[in-house]
Amino acid sequence: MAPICRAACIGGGVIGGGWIARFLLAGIDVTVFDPHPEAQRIVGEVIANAERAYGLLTQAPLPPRGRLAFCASLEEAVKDAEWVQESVPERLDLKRSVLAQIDAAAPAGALIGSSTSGLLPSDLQAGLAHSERLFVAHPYNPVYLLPLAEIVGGRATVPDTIERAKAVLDAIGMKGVVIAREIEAFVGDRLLEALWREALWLIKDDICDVETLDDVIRYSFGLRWAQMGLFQTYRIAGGEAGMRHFLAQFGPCLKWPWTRLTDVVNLDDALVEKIGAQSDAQAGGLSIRELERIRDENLVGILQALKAGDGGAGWGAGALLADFEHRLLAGARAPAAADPSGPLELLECRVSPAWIDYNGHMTEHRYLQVFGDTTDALLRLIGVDLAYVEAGHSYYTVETHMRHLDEAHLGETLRTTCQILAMDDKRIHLFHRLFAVAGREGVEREVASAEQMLLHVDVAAGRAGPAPEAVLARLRPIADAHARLAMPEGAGRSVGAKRVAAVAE
Ligand SMILES: NC(=O)C1=CN([C@@H]2O[C@H](COP(=O)(O)OP(=O)(O)OC[C@H]3O[C@@H](n4cnc5c(N)ncnc54)[C@H](O)[C@@H]3O)[C@@H](O)[C@H]2O)C=CC1
Ligand SMILES: C[N+](C)(C)CC(=O)CC(=O)[O-]
Repeated sequence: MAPICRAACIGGGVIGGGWIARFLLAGIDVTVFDPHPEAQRIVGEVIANAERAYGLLTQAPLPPRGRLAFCASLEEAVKDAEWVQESVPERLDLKRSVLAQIDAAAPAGALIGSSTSGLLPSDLQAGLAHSERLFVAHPYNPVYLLPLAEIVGGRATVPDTIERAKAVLDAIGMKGVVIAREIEAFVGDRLLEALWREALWLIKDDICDVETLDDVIRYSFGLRWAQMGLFQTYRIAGGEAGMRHFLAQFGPCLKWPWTRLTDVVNLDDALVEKIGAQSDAQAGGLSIRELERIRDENLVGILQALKAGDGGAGWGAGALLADFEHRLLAGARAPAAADPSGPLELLECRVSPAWIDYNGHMTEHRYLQVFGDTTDALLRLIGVDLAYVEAGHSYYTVETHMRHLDEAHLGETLRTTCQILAMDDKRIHLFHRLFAVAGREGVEREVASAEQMLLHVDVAAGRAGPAPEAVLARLRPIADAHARLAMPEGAGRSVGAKRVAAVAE
Protein backbone atom coordinates (compact mmCIF):
# COMPACT_ATOMS: atom_id res chain seq x y z
CA MET A 1 0.00 0.00 0.00
CA ALA A 2 2.79 2.44 0.92
CA PRO A 3 4.75 3.77 -2.05
CA ILE A 4 7.92 2.98 -0.09
CA CYS A 5 9.13 -0.17 1.68
CA ARG A 6 12.24 1.09 3.51
CA ALA A 7 12.76 4.19 5.66
CA ALA A 8 15.77 5.30 7.69
CA CYS A 9 15.46 7.36 10.86
CA ILE A 10 18.50 9.34 11.98
CA GLY A 11 17.92 10.24 15.61
CA GLY A 12 15.59 8.10 17.71
CA GLY A 13 14.55 10.44 20.52
CA VAL A 14 11.05 11.75 21.19
CA ILE A 15 10.33 12.57 17.54
CA GLY A 16 12.59 10.06 15.80
CA GLY A 17 11.03 7.31 17.96
CA GLY A 18 7.56 8.48 16.91
CA TRP A 19 8.50 8.40 13.21
CA ILE A 20 9.99 4.92 13.64
CA ALA A 21 6.73 3.66 15.16
CA ARG A 22 4.61 5.38 12.49
CA PHE A 23 6.62 3.76 9.66
CA LEU A 24 6.80 0.31 11.28
CA LEU A 25 3.08 0.16 11.97
CA ALA A 26 2.40 1.10 8.35
CA GLY A 27 4.38 -2.01 7.35
CA ILE A 28 7.57 -0.18 6.34
CA ASP A 29 11.00 -1.57 7.30
CA VAL A 30 13.03 0.93 9.32
CA THR A 31 16.77 1.25 9.88
CA VAL A 32 17.89 3.54 12.71
CA PHE A 33 21.07 5.33 13.62
CA ASP A 34 21.32 7.03 17.01
CA PRO A 35 24.57 7.00 19.01
CA HIS A 36 22.76 7.33 22.34
CA PRO A 37 23.73 4.28 24.48
CA GLU A 38 20.09 3.67 25.42
CA ALA A 39 18.56 4.38 22.02
CA GLN A 40 17.22 0.83 21.59
CA ARG A 41 15.47 0.84 24.96
CA ILE A 42 13.98 4.30 24.39
CA VAL A 43 12.76 3.48 20.90
CA GLY A 44 11.41 0.13 22.15
CA GLU A 45 9.32 1.90 24.75
CA VAL A 46 7.92 4.35 22.21
CA ILE A 47 7.03 1.48 19.86
CA ALA A 48 5.31 -0.38 22.72
CA ASN A 49 3.22 2.71 23.47
CA ALA A 50 2.43 3.13 19.79
CA GLU A 51 1.34 -0.49 19.37
CA ARG A 52 -0.87 -0.19 22.41
CA ALA A 53 -2.40 3.01 21.00
CA TYR A 54 -3.05 1.45 17.57
CA GLY A 55 -4.67 -1.56 19.26
CA LEU A 56 -7.12 0.90 20.80
CA LEU A 57 -7.42 3.13 17.75
CA THR A 58 -8.44 0.82 14.96
CA GLN A 59 -9.81 -2.60 14.13
CA ALA A 60 -8.79 -2.21 10.51
CA PRO A 61 -6.31 -4.88 9.43
CA LEU A 62 -2.92 -3.17 9.77
CA PRO A 63 -0.22 -4.53 7.49
CA PRO A 64 2.37 -6.83 9.09
CA ARG A 65 4.72 -4.66 11.15
CA GLY A 66 7.86 -3.58 9.32
CA ARG A 67 11.27 -4.88 10.42
CA LEU A 68 13.39 -2.73 12.70
CA ALA A 69 17.21 -2.67 12.60
CA PHE A 70 19.61 -0.51 14.58
CA CYS A 71 22.77 0.33 12.65
CA ALA A 72 26.28 1.10 13.83
CA SER A 73 26.70 4.00 11.40
CA LEU A 74 24.57 6.57 9.64
CA GLU A 75 25.87 5.36 6.27
CA GLU A 76 24.69 1.81 6.94
CA ALA A 77 21.27 3.04 8.09
CA VAL A 78 20.55 5.12 4.97
CA LYS A 79 22.19 3.04 2.25
CA ASP A 80 18.97 1.35 1.02
CA ALA A 81 16.40 3.85 2.27
CA GLU A 82 13.70 5.38 0.11
CA TRP A 83 12.89 8.03 2.74
CA VAL A 84 15.39 9.30 5.31
CA GLN A 85 13.97 11.26 8.23
CA GLU A 86 16.44 13.35 10.21
CA SER A 87 15.39 14.00 13.85
CA VAL A 88 18.58 15.08 15.61
CA PRO A 89 18.65 17.97 18.12
CA GLU A 90 17.61 21.43 16.96
CA ARG A 91 21.04 22.92 16.11
CA LEU A 92 21.76 24.24 12.64
CA ASP A 93 25.44 23.16 12.61
CA LEU A 94 24.60 19.62 13.76
CA LYS A 95 21.71 19.23 11.35
CA ARG A 96 23.78 20.50 8.44
CA SER A 97 26.58 18.05 9.08
CA VAL A 98 24.17 15.13 9.58
CA LEU A 99 22.20 16.05 6.44
CA ALA A 100 25.44 16.26 4.42
CA GLN A 101 26.32 12.72 5.57
CA ILE A 102 22.83 11.50 4.69
CA ASP A 103 22.96 13.16 1.28
CA ALA A 104 26.31 11.52 0.51
CA ALA A 105 25.31 8.02 1.59
CA ALA A 106 21.61 7.68 0.65
CA PRO A 107 20.52 6.29 -2.74
CA ALA A 108 20.10 8.95 -5.44
CA GLY A 109 16.30 8.71 -5.46
CA ALA A 110 15.79 8.83 -1.71
CA LEU A 111 13.72 11.61 -0.15
CA ILE A 112 15.30 13.44 2.79
CA GLY A 113 12.97 14.97 5.36
CA SER A 114 14.00 17.00 8.37
CA SER A 115 11.89 17.11 11.55
CA THR A 116 13.17 20.58 12.43
CA SER A 117 10.66 22.65 14.37
CA GLY A 118 11.70 25.94 12.88
CA LEU A 119 14.94 26.05 10.88
CA LEU A 120 14.63 27.15 7.27
CA PRO A 121 14.96 24.34 4.73
CA SER A 122 17.06 26.66 2.53
CA ASP A 123 19.57 26.92 5.37
CA LEU A 124 19.53 23.14 5.85
CA GLN A 125 20.06 22.33 2.17
CA ALA A 126 22.90 24.80 1.57
CA GLY A 127 25.97 22.91 0.32
CA LEU A 128 24.22 19.56 -0.27
CA ALA A 129 25.02 17.81 -3.54
CA HIS A 130 21.35 16.84 -4.04
CA SER A 131 19.60 19.67 -2.28
CA GLU A 132 16.54 19.30 -4.52
CA ARG A 133 15.34 16.31 -2.47
CA LEU A 134 15.62 17.95 0.95
CA PHE A 135 12.46 19.29 2.61
CA VAL A 136 11.09 19.83 6.08
CA ALA A 137 8.53 17.31 7.32
CA HIS A 138 7.63 18.87 10.63
CA PRO A 139 5.50 16.47 12.69
CA TYR A 140 3.72 16.77 16.02
CA ASN A 141 4.29 14.70 19.11
CA PRO A 142 3.27 11.83 19.26
CA VAL A 143 4.07 11.29 15.60
CA TYR A 144 2.38 7.86 15.56
CA LEU A 145 -1.01 9.35 16.51
CA LEU A 146 -1.07 12.99 15.39
CA PRO A 147 -1.42 12.71 11.64
CA LEU A 148 -0.07 16.06 10.41
CA ALA A 149 3.32 16.95 9.00
CA GLU A 150 4.01 20.42 7.67
CA ILE A 151 5.84 20.03 4.38
CA VAL A 152 8.14 22.95 3.64
CA GLY A 153 10.44 23.19 0.66
CA GLY A 154 13.56 25.35 0.49
CA ARG A 155 14.81 27.36 -2.49
CA ALA A 156 16.38 24.24 -4.05
CA THR A 157 13.54 21.79 -3.36
CA VAL A 158 11.82 20.65 -6.55
CA PRO A 159 8.01 20.20 -6.80
CA ASP A 160 8.41 16.46 -7.46
CA THR A 161 10.00 16.04 -4.02
CA ILE A 162 7.01 17.69 -2.36
CA GLU A 163 4.53 15.55 -4.33
CA ARG A 164 6.36 12.33 -3.49
CA ALA A 165 6.61 13.29 0.17
CA LYS A 166 2.86 13.94 0.31
CA ALA A 167 2.14 10.57 -1.30
CA VAL A 168 4.27 8.70 1.24
CA LEU A 169 2.65 10.52 4.15
CA ASP A 170 -0.78 9.77 2.72
CA ALA A 171 0.06 6.08 2.59
CA ILE A 172 1.08 6.01 6.26
CA GLY A 173 -2.13 7.72 7.39
CA MET A 174 -0.74 11.26 7.61
CA LYS A 175 -1.78 14.55 6.08
CA GLY A 176 1.12 16.40 4.49
CA VAL A 177 0.13 20.05 4.52
CA VAL A 178 2.29 22.06 2.15
CA ILE A 179 3.31 25.46 3.51
CA ALA A 180 3.38 27.97 0.66
CA ARG A 181 6.57 29.83 1.62
CA GLU A 182 9.38 28.96 4.01
CA ILE A 183 9.41 30.94 7.22
CA GLU A 184 11.06 30.21 10.59
CA ALA A 185 8.86 27.87 12.68
CA PHE A 186 6.42 27.43 9.76
CA VAL A 187 2.75 27.68 10.80
CA GLY A 188 2.17 25.40 13.79
CA ASP A 189 5.14 26.47 15.87
CA ARG A 190 4.50 30.13 15.08
CA LEU A 191 1.11 29.71 16.74
CA LEU A 192 2.35 27.52 19.56
CA GLU A 193 5.19 29.85 20.38
CA ALA A 194 2.86 32.83 20.59
CA LEU A 195 0.71 30.92 23.07
CA TRP A 196 3.70 29.64 25.00
CA ARG A 197 5.27 33.09 25.26
CA GLU A 198 2.03 34.49 26.67
CA ALA A 199 1.68 31.52 29.05
CA LEU A 200 5.16 32.06 30.49
CA TRP A 201 4.28 35.67 31.30
CA LEU A 202 1.05 34.61 33.03
CA ILE A 203 3.00 32.25 35.30
CA LYS A 204 5.85 34.68 35.93
CA ASP A 205 3.42 37.45 36.84
CA ASP A 206 1.49 35.11 39.21
CA ILE A 207 -1.73 35.51 37.26
CA CYS A 208 -2.23 31.74 37.48
CA ASP A 209 -0.25 28.54 38.02
CA VAL A 210 0.49 25.93 35.34
CA GLU A 211 -2.45 23.74 36.30
CA THR A 212 -4.94 26.60 36.11
CA LEU A 213 -3.51 27.62 32.75
CA ASP A 214 -3.81 24.07 31.40
CA ASP A 215 -7.37 23.84 32.73
CA VAL A 216 -8.31 27.01 30.91
CA ILE A 217 -7.12 25.40 27.68
CA ARG A 218 -8.35 21.83 28.09
CA TYR A 219 -11.84 22.62 29.39
CA SER A 220 -12.55 25.23 26.74
CA PHE A 221 -10.91 26.25 23.47
CA GLY A 222 -8.61 23.19 23.45
CA LEU A 223 -11.73 21.09 22.86
CA ARG A 224 -12.79 23.35 20.01
CA TRP A 225 -9.41 23.42 18.32
CA ALA A 226 -9.22 19.65 17.79
CA GLN A 227 -12.26 19.73 15.59
CA MET A 228 -12.49 23.14 13.92
CA GLY A 229 -9.23 24.96 14.41
CA LEU A 230 -9.26 28.74 14.83
CA PHE A 231 -10.93 30.45 11.89
CA GLN A 232 -13.92 28.16 11.53
CA THR A 233 -14.47 28.38 15.28
CA TYR A 234 -14.42 32.19 15.10
CA ARG A 235 -16.74 32.19 12.11
CA ILE A 236 -19.35 30.53 14.29
CA ALA A 237 -18.52 32.92 17.15
CA GLY A 238 -19.53 35.80 14.86
CA GLY A 239 -23.12 34.55 15.08
CA GLU A 240 -25.31 34.57 12.00
CA ALA A 241 -23.26 37.39 10.48
CA GLY A 242 -20.24 35.11 10.60
CA MET A 243 -16.58 36.02 10.15
CA ARG A 244 -17.01 39.64 9.06
CA HIS A 245 -19.01 40.47 12.17
CA PHE A 246 -16.49 38.63 14.34
CA LEU A 247 -13.62 40.68 12.85
CA ALA A 248 -15.53 43.94 13.31
CA GLN A 249 -16.29 43.15 16.94
CA PHE A 250 -12.99 41.69 18.15
CA GLY A 251 -10.49 43.14 15.65
CA PRO A 252 -10.14 46.45 17.55
CA CYS A 253 -9.20 44.57 20.78
CA LEU A 254 -5.94 43.56 19.11
CA LYS A 255 -4.73 47.13 19.57
CA TRP A 256 -5.68 47.52 23.26
CA PRO A 257 -3.47 45.29 23.72
CA TRP A 258 -4.58 42.20 25.60
CA THR A 259 -1.27 40.38 25.14
CA ARG A 260 2.47 40.77 25.70
CA LEU A 261 3.38 38.80 22.61
CA THR A 262 6.43 40.74 21.53
CA ASP A 263 8.16 40.65 24.91
CA VAL A 264 10.29 37.60 25.65
CA VAL A 265 10.15 36.40 29.20
CA ASN A 266 13.53 35.92 30.91
CA LEU A 267 13.66 32.20 31.74
CA ASP A 268 15.97 32.74 34.73
CA ASP A 269 16.62 30.06 37.36
CA ALA A 270 13.82 31.31 39.58
CA LEU A 271 11.20 31.07 36.81
CA VAL A 272 12.47 27.67 35.65
CA GLU A 273 12.22 26.37 39.23
CA LYS A 274 8.77 27.90 39.71
CA ILE A 275 7.41 26.27 36.54
CA GLY A 276 9.27 23.00 37.25
CA ALA A 277 7.83 22.74 40.77
CA GLN A 278 4.28 23.56 39.65
CA SER A 279 4.58 21.04 36.82
CA ASP A 280 5.83 18.34 39.26
CA ALA A 281 2.84 19.00 41.51
CA GLN A 282 0.46 18.89 38.54
CA ALA A 283 1.84 15.49 37.40
CA GLY A 284 0.88 13.99 40.77
CA GLY A 285 3.70 11.43 40.66
CA LEU A 286 2.84 10.04 37.21
CA SER A 287 5.92 9.18 35.14
CA ILE A 288 6.40 10.52 31.61
CA ARG A 289 5.54 7.08 30.16
CA GLU A 290 2.35 6.95 32.25
CA LEU A 291 1.40 10.43 31.12
CA GLU A 292 2.12 9.40 27.53
CA ARG A 293 -0.25 6.46 27.85
CA ILE A 294 -3.01 8.67 29.28
CA ARG A 295 -2.40 11.20 26.51
CA ASP A 296 -2.56 8.44 23.89
CA GLU A 297 -5.83 7.03 25.24
CA ASN A 298 -7.35 10.51 25.18
CA LEU A 299 -6.11 11.17 21.65
CA VAL A 300 -7.52 7.82 20.51
CA GLY A 301 -10.90 8.77 22.02
CA ILE A 302 -10.84 12.15 20.27
CA LEU A 303 -9.85 10.64 16.92
CA GLN A 304 -12.60 8.03 17.19
CA ALA A 305 -15.17 10.67 18.10
CA LEU A 306 -14.09 12.72 15.08
CA LYS A 307 -14.30 9.60 12.91
CA ALA A 308 -17.97 9.39 13.83
CA GLY A 309 -18.47 13.13 13.19
CA ASP A 310 -20.49 14.78 10.42
CA GLY A 311 -23.15 12.13 10.47
CA GLY A 312 -20.67 9.28 10.27
CA ALA A 313 -18.71 10.66 7.31
CA GLY A 314 -15.87 11.69 9.60
CA TRP A 315 -14.58 15.18 10.34
CA GLY A 316 -11.06 16.62 10.25
CA ALA A 317 -8.49 14.18 11.59
CA GLY A 318 -11.35 11.66 12.05
CA ALA A 319 -12.15 11.76 8.32
CA LEU A 320 -8.47 11.10 7.61
CA LEU A 321 -8.55 8.09 9.95
CA ALA A 322 -11.74 6.78 8.31
CA ASP A 323 -10.11 7.11 4.89
CA PHE A 324 -6.95 5.34 6.07
CA GLU A 325 -9.01 2.48 7.53
CA HIS A 326 -11.03 2.23 4.32
CA ARG A 327 -7.83 1.77 2.33
CA LEU A 328 -6.50 -0.78 4.81
CA LEU A 329 -9.72 -2.74 4.45
CA ALA A 330 -9.67 -2.44 0.67
CA GLY A 331 -6.10 -3.71 0.57
CA ALA A 332 -6.61 -6.39 3.21
CA ARG A 333 -5.90 -9.86 2.01
CA ALA A 334 -8.06 -12.70 3.27
CA PRO A 335 -6.59 -14.10 6.49
CA ALA A 336 -4.35 -16.82 5.05
CA ALA A 337 -3.81 -19.31 7.84
CA ALA A 338 -7.35 -19.95 9.00
CA ASP A 339 -7.29 -23.56 10.18
CA PRO A 340 -10.78 -25.06 9.59
CA SER A 341 -10.20 -28.08 11.88
CA GLY A 342 -11.42 -25.89 14.77
CA PRO A 343 -13.33 -22.62 15.16
CA LEU A 344 -11.58 -19.96 13.06
CA GLU A 345 -9.34 -17.44 14.83
CA LEU A 346 -10.32 -14.26 13.04
CA LEU A 347 -9.80 -11.17 15.14
CA GLU A 348 -7.68 -9.72 17.91
CA CYS A 349 -8.14 -6.21 19.30
CA ARG A 350 -8.08 -4.20 22.53
CA VAL A 351 -10.83 -2.62 24.61
CA SER A 352 -10.56 1.06 23.73
CA PRO A 353 -11.31 3.95 26.17
CA ALA A 354 -14.24 5.07 24.04
CA TRP A 355 -15.81 1.63 24.59
CA ILE A 356 -16.19 1.98 28.37
CA ASP A 357 -19.60 2.93 29.78
CA TYR A 358 -20.86 4.32 33.09
CA ASN A 359 -20.56 0.84 34.64
CA GLY A 360 -16.79 0.92 34.04
CA HIS A 361 -16.75 -1.92 31.51
CA MET A 362 -17.14 -2.43 27.76
CA THR A 363 -20.52 -1.17 26.70
CA GLU A 364 -22.98 -3.44 24.92
CA HIS A 365 -22.95 -2.07 21.38
CA ARG A 366 -19.15 -2.54 21.22
CA TYR A 367 -19.70 -6.30 21.54
CA LEU A 368 -21.74 -6.15 18.38
CA GLN A 369 -18.98 -4.10 16.74
CA VAL A 370 -16.36 -6.74 17.60
CA PHE A 371 -18.63 -9.55 16.41
CA GLY A 372 -19.43 -7.57 13.26
CA ASP A 373 -15.70 -7.12 12.60
CA THR A 374 -15.27 -10.88 13.10
CA THR A 375 -17.99 -11.55 10.54
CA ASP A 376 -16.25 -9.13 8.15
CA ALA A 377 -12.99 -11.06 8.62
CA LEU A 378 -14.82 -14.32 7.77
CA LEU A 379 -16.32 -12.69 4.69
CA ARG A 380 -12.91 -11.49 3.51
CA LEU A 381 -11.66 -15.04 4.02
CA ILE A 382 -14.25 -16.37 1.57
CA GLY A 383 -13.66 -13.59 -0.96
CA VAL A 384 -16.35 -11.13 0.09
CA ASP A 385 -14.10 -8.08 0.34
CA LEU A 386 -14.62 -4.40 -0.42
CA ALA A 387 -14.23 -4.96 -4.17
CA TYR A 388 -16.93 -7.67 -4.03
CA VAL A 389 -19.28 -5.28 -2.21
CA GLU A 390 -18.51 -2.42 -4.60
CA ALA A 391 -19.37 -4.79 -7.47
CA GLY A 392 -22.91 -5.03 -6.09
CA HIS A 393 -23.15 -8.08 -3.86
CA SER A 394 -22.77 -8.63 -0.15
CA TYR A 395 -23.90 -10.58 2.88
CA TYR A 396 -26.29 -8.81 5.27
CA THR A 397 -26.78 -9.86 8.89
CA VAL A 398 -30.46 -10.61 9.37
CA GLU A 399 -30.43 -11.94 12.94
CA THR A 400 -28.09 -11.79 15.95
CA HIS A 401 -28.41 -13.33 19.38
CA MET A 402 -25.76 -12.19 21.85
CA ARG A 403 -25.00 -13.55 25.30
CA HIS A 404 -22.99 -11.52 27.83
CA LEU A 405 -21.07 -13.96 30.03
CA ASP A 406 -18.48 -11.78 31.76
CA GLU A 407 -17.16 -8.21 31.73
CA ALA A 408 -14.40 -6.83 29.47
CA HIS A 409 -12.29 -3.97 30.79
CA LEU A 410 -10.23 -1.11 29.40
CA GLY A 411 -7.06 -2.19 27.59
CA GLU A 412 -7.79 -5.93 27.74
CA THR A 413 -6.92 -7.96 24.67
CA LEU A 414 -9.95 -9.46 22.96
CA ARG A 415 -9.90 -12.47 20.66
CA THR A 416 -12.76 -14.01 18.74
CA THR A 417 -13.45 -17.39 17.20
CA CYS A 418 -16.02 -18.28 14.58
CA GLN A 419 -17.75 -21.62 14.00
CA ILE A 420 -19.99 -22.19 11.03
CA LEU A 421 -23.08 -24.05 12.16
CA ALA A 422 -24.80 -24.35 8.78
CA MET A 423 -24.79 -22.94 5.27
CA ASP A 424 -26.60 -23.06 1.98
CA ASP A 425 -26.22 -21.04 -1.18
CA LYS A 426 -27.89 -17.99 0.38
CA ARG A 427 -27.32 -18.27 4.12
CA ILE A 428 -24.50 -18.62 6.62
CA HIS A 429 -25.42 -19.55 10.18
CA LEU A 430 -22.48 -18.89 12.50
CA PHE A 431 -21.45 -18.79 16.10
CA HIS A 432 -18.81 -16.36 17.42
CA ARG A 433 -17.14 -16.54 20.83
CA LEU A 434 -15.33 -13.60 22.42
CA PHE A 435 -12.49 -14.08 24.91
CA ALA A 436 -10.73 -11.42 27.01
CA VAL A 437 -7.26 -11.54 28.50
CA ALA A 438 -6.15 -9.18 31.25
CA GLY A 439 -2.45 -8.27 31.12
CA ARG A 440 0.31 -10.07 29.25
CA GLU A 441 0.24 -13.27 31.31
CA GLY A 442 -3.43 -12.98 32.21
CA VAL A 443 -5.96 -15.78 32.26
CA GLU A 444 -8.34 -15.91 29.34
CA ARG A 445 -12.07 -15.94 29.97
CA GLU A 446 -15.08 -16.08 27.67
CA VAL A 447 -16.98 -12.81 27.87
CA ALA A 448 -19.65 -13.14 25.19
CA SER A 449 -21.01 -15.13 22.28
CA ALA A 450 -23.02 -14.16 19.23
CA GLU A 451 -25.07 -16.36 16.95
CA GLN A 452 -25.80 -14.79 13.59
CA MET A 453 -27.63 -15.50 10.37
CA LEU A 454 -26.21 -13.89 7.23
CA LEU A 455 -28.07 -13.58 3.96
CA HIS A 456 -26.45 -13.15 0.57
CA VAL A 457 -27.93 -10.15 -1.28
CA ASP A 458 -27.93 -8.56 -4.68
CA VAL A 459 -27.58 -4.98 -3.46
CA ALA A 460 -28.88 -3.23 -6.59
CA ALA A 461 -31.93 -5.47 -6.83
CA GLY A 462 -32.47 -5.16 -3.08
CA ARG A 463 -33.19 -8.83 -2.55
CA ALA A 464 -31.58 -12.05 -1.42
CA GLY A 465 -29.92 -14.24 -4.01
CA PRO A 466 -27.48 -17.16 -4.17
CA ALA A 467 -23.78 -16.46 -3.62
CA PRO A 468 -21.55 -17.26 -6.62
CA GLU A 469 -19.79 -20.59 -6.76
CA ALA A 470 -16.38 -18.92 -6.15
CA VAL A 471 -17.56 -17.79 -2.71
CA LEU A 472 -19.37 -21.03 -1.88
CA ALA A 473 -16.30 -23.04 -2.87
CA ARG A 474 -14.28 -21.24 -0.19
CA LEU A 475 -17.02 -21.48 2.40
CA ARG A 476 -17.99 -25.13 1.95
CA PRO A 477 -14.75 -26.80 3.15
CA ILE A 478 -14.87 -24.73 6.32
CA ALA A 479 -18.52 -25.55 6.91
CA ASP A 480 -17.86 -29.27 6.24
CA ALA A 481 -14.97 -29.30 8.73
CA HIS A 482 -17.03 -27.44 11.31
CA ALA A 483 -19.91 -29.87 10.90
CA ARG A 484 -17.68 -32.41 12.67
CA LEU A 485 -17.27 -30.13 15.73
CA ALA A 486 -19.54 -30.30 18.74
CA MET A 487 -22.38 -27.79 18.84
CA PRO A 488 -21.09 -24.89 20.97
CA GLU A 489 -22.71 -24.41 24.34
CA GLY A 490 -25.28 -21.64 24.05
CA ALA A 491 -26.04 -22.14 20.36
CA GLY A 492 -29.75 -22.07 19.59
CA ARG A 493 -30.59 -20.39 22.86
CA SER A 494 -33.38 -17.86 22.85
CA VAL A 495 -34.01 -14.99 25.21
CA GLY A 496 -36.72 -15.69 27.68
CA ALA A 497 -38.15 -15.82 31.09
CA LYS A 498 -41.41 -17.70 31.30
CA ARG A 499 -44.26 -15.42 30.33
CA VAL A 500 -46.70 -14.70 33.11
CA ALA A 501 -50.00 -16.35 32.21
CA ALA A 502 -52.75 -13.92 31.35
CA VAL A 503 -55.06 -13.38 34.26
CA ALA A 504 -58.53 -14.73 33.44
CA GLU A 505 -61.18 -12.08 33.78
N1 LIG B 1 10.01 17.16 20.94
C1 LIG B 1 9.06 17.75 20.20
O1 LIG B 1 7.97 18.04 20.69
C2 LIG B 1 9.27 18.00 18.74
C3 LIG B 1 10.55 18.05 18.19
N2 LIG B 1 10.69 18.26 16.85
C4 LIG B 1 12.03 18.32 16.24
O2 LIG B 1 12.55 17.00 16.15
C5 LIG B 1 13.97 17.03 16.24
C6 LIG B 1 14.41 16.10 17.36
O3 LIG B 1 13.85 16.55 18.57
P1 LIG B 1 13.53 15.55 19.78
O4 LIG B 1 13.21 14.21 19.26
O5 LIG B 1 12.58 16.25 20.64
O6 LIG B 1 14.96 15.50 20.49
P2 LIG B 1 15.56 14.34 21.42
O7 LIG B 1 16.62 14.98 22.21
O8 LIG B 1 14.47 13.62 22.13
O9 LIG B 1 16.19 13.33 20.37
C7 LIG B 1 17.30 13.63 19.58
C8 LIG B 1 18.02 12.33 19.30
O10 LIG B 1 19.03 12.56 18.35
C9 LIG B 1 20.15 11.76 18.71
N3 LIG B 1 21.33 12.29 18.06
C10 LIG B 1 22.14 13.30 18.46
N4 LIG B 1 23.11 13.46 17.56
C11 LIG B 1 22.94 12.54 16.57
C12 LIG B 1 23.63 12.21 15.37
N5 LIG B 1 24.71 12.88 14.99
N6 LIG B 1 23.16 11.21 14.62
C13 LIG B 1 22.05 10.52 14.99
N7 LIG B 1 21.36 10.79 16.13
C14 LIG B 1 21.80 11.79 16.90
C15 LIG B 1 20.18 11.82 20.22
O11 LIG B 1 20.94 10.75 20.78
C16 LIG B 1 18.70 11.75 20.56
O12 LIG B 1 18.26 10.42 20.75
C17 LIG B 1 14.34 18.49 16.47
O13 LIG B 1 14.68 19.08 15.26
C18 LIG B 1 13.06 19.10 17.02
O14 LIG B 1 12.93 20.48 16.77
C19 LIG B 1 9.62 18.35 16.00
C20 LIG B 1 8.35 18.29 16.50
C21 LIG B 1 8.08 18.18 17.91
C1 LIG C 1 8.21 22.56 21.21
N1 LIG C 1 8.31 22.23 19.78
C2 LIG C 1 8.67 23.47 19.10
C3 LIG C 1 9.39 21.26 19.63
C4 LIG C 1 7.00 21.70 19.39
C5 LIG C 1 6.84 21.24 18.01
O1 LIG C 1 7.67 21.41 17.14
C6 LIG C 1 5.57 20.59 17.61
C7 LIG C 1 4.77 19.92 18.70
O2 LIG C 1 4.68 18.69 18.71
O3 LIG C 1 4.18 20.62 19.53
